[in-house]
Amino acid sequence: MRVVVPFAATAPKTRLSPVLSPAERSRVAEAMLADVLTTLTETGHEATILATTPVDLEEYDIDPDVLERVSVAVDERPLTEAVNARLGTDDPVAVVMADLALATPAALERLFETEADVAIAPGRGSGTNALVVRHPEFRVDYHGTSYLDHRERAQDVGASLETVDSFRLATDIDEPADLVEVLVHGRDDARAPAVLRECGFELTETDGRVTVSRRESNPSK
Ligand SMILES: Nc1nc2c(ncn2[C@@H]2O[C@H](COP(=O)(O)OP(=O)(O)OP(=O)(O)O)[C@@H](O)[C@H]2O)c(=O)[nH]1
Ligand SMILES: C[C@H](OP(=O)(O)O)C(=O)O
Repeated sequence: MRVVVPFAATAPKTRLSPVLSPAERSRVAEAMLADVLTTLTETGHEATILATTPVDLEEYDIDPDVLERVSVAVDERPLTEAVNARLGTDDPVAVVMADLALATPAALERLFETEADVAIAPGRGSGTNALVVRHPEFRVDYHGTSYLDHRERAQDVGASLETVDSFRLATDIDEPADLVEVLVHGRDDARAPAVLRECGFELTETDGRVTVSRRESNPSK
């Protein structure tokens, strides 16, 4: 199965700007991308990064064995148009977002092993964090309530639909509160938790609630 990983290479993760500088946001986004690519490789699939601008993967901290199984396609169009340009073939296509920092091979395999024409791993709040398209007429429409919109679109084109209920695939890293999930549930050998710790983030408990806090001095800022 072809796996496409959309990646906003320029000014990524703007919703993290309250807690991260532009350079740090790029570092975190690149670390999450590296983690997703490593995880995908562990499932035995090759991945194509669908990037907004050319990316030099040699500069990212990616294992050479993983790099061998990854290619880059540049498409400057907005997300929905860029992804739709990869659909419409008879071959199944999976689209896995680059900010799924908690993804594991088992979670992705569960999505890839579905048989429905369209299988969706929704995000919290009705995003579409990962999906598999096996129907030539199905097209995506990202942002907003894209999970609900994609269900409707599947019905419109007569495609069967399966929803994959997965905590690890439902957790995309968009907002400062999501950083808790990376520190708590990130895989031991993952890059993203390490980068956050290098930036000075740590788990804190306030009134019984777990959040992240940042140490005052952080040389990378
Ligand atoms: N190819 C491509 N990928 C995109 C684009 N916008 C977002 N992405 C990727 O799509 C996935 C989901 O992105 P979002 O969380 O909606 O957006 P983001 O740019 O990462 O973050 P925000 O700036 O905070 O919205 C991530 O893997 C992004 O890197 C785009 O215009 N083109
Ligand atoms: C791409 C978009 O991601 P979000 O903005 O919900 O993170 C979506 O899932 O439709």
